[in-house]
Amino acid sequence: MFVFFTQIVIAQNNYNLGTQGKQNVQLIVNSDFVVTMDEAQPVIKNGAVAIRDGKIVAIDTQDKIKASYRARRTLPGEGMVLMPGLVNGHSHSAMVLFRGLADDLALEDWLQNYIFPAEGKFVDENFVRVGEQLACWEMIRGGTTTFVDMYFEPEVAAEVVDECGLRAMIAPSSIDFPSPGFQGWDDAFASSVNFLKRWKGKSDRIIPALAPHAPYTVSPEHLTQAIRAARHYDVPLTIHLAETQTEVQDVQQRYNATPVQHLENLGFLDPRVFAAHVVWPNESEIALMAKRGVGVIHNPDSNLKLASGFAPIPAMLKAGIKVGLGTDGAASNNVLDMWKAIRLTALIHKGTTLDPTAVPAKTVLRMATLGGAQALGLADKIGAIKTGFQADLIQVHLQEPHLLPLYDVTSHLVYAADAKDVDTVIVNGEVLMHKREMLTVDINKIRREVVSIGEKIKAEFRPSN
Ligand SMILES: CSC[C@H]1O[C@@H](n2cnc3c(O)ncnc32)[C@H](O)[C@@H]1O
Ligand SMILES: [Zn+2]
Repeated sequence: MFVFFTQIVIAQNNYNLGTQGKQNVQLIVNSDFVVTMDEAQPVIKNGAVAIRDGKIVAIDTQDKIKASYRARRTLPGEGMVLMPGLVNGHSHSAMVLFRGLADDLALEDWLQNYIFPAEGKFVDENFVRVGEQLACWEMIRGGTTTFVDMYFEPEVAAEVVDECGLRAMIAPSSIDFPSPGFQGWDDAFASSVNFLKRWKGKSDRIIPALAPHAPYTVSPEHLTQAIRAARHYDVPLTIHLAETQTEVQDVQQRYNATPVQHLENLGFLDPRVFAAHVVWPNESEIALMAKRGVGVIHNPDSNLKLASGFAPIPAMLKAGIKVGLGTDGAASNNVLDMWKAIRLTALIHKGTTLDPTAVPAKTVLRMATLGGAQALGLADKIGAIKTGFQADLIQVHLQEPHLLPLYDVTSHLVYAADAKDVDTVIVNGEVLMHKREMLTVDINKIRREVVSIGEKIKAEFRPSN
């Protein structure tokens, strides 16, 4: 039996060995710099990554990779930095179709008087299909390789994500009042549970999760039902939390507790939970989230635009909370551009604390990659360039004037680069964009369909324009 097993292993290794003793791999990606997010070897100059079966099999200098591996395809890397793909930890992807529909409003006014009515009127399968396609196009362009999608019509969203090749945590939304396709909590939640039963363990690119909307729109009984289901099915759960001062006052009045404490009182907080925003936690709530292992996704663009405030990110990081970055939906941002979130994160906390060392560049880049992966519970697979991790990688081109000269790669990635500098995007070892050419989405078709839906929304929702 042992001999038989050994023969199989030797046969497999021989299969991977090409001529000259080199191992066959699917792809080698070279770059002037490889920024790994791995403490053991943070940045490799003239580095390369070898990929087989969608996973990283080796990271080393280009010379060493070339000496040991033979690839079906090799991507050159002159003038490039290779890094893990960006993890957008909070979005409502199909809301790209509401981009610019309602600006310069506070969250409550924006949601109650504009967004919820617009969703009631326009969100259906076709809306989500076209919106999701547009969002995936935009995210690939900007180097996002994994995103959390907290929205409606999750089957349609999953189909689109599957087609375009991205990785997504799809978290169908459940709320206590009528929402697109549902009369209230019971049918929305039942449908969310059905979605995760269908998708759990089915694909390594589509990860199902639960998403009760927020403590001010979901009753304590329903929040308890949601966390119990998340534990039962062993899936992540995401929620909007402590986003505005109005929410804090509202939850305090209704439940005699601040939002994070309210969830603690319900036995809700644990490491599978990650919360979006968390702009207004008090000191003891920060300690509580750290103790319970709750992740936080910081959405600086949306928090500024909706005048929600500045999340106390330096204090959260100091407490040891897993913090990632997100864009939120494009109706409150108005772009799904992680580079803008990176830059804002690196700037605003210095301004609010009057401390230039608050949230340094390296910390921000980590938040946009490995930190996000940790918050989502995926840090054993994505977020870093490490052997055995999924090959979710981006090449950023460092030759444009705003990136010259070059002293420090991390500095440029955080303070100077933007979405247009992303040259190549790879997910699971598959190339989705190369030299900025989109390879998995039909951009002309999407553009036509978006314009057509936009005309309809404009005519019905903003007829005076
Ligand atoms: C349950 S998630 C889907 C639901 O959330 C709405 N939404 C979008 N952005 C925000 C935000 O910043 N805070 C609260 N709710 C938000 C979205 O429009 C969907 O109705
Ligand atoms: Zn949101």
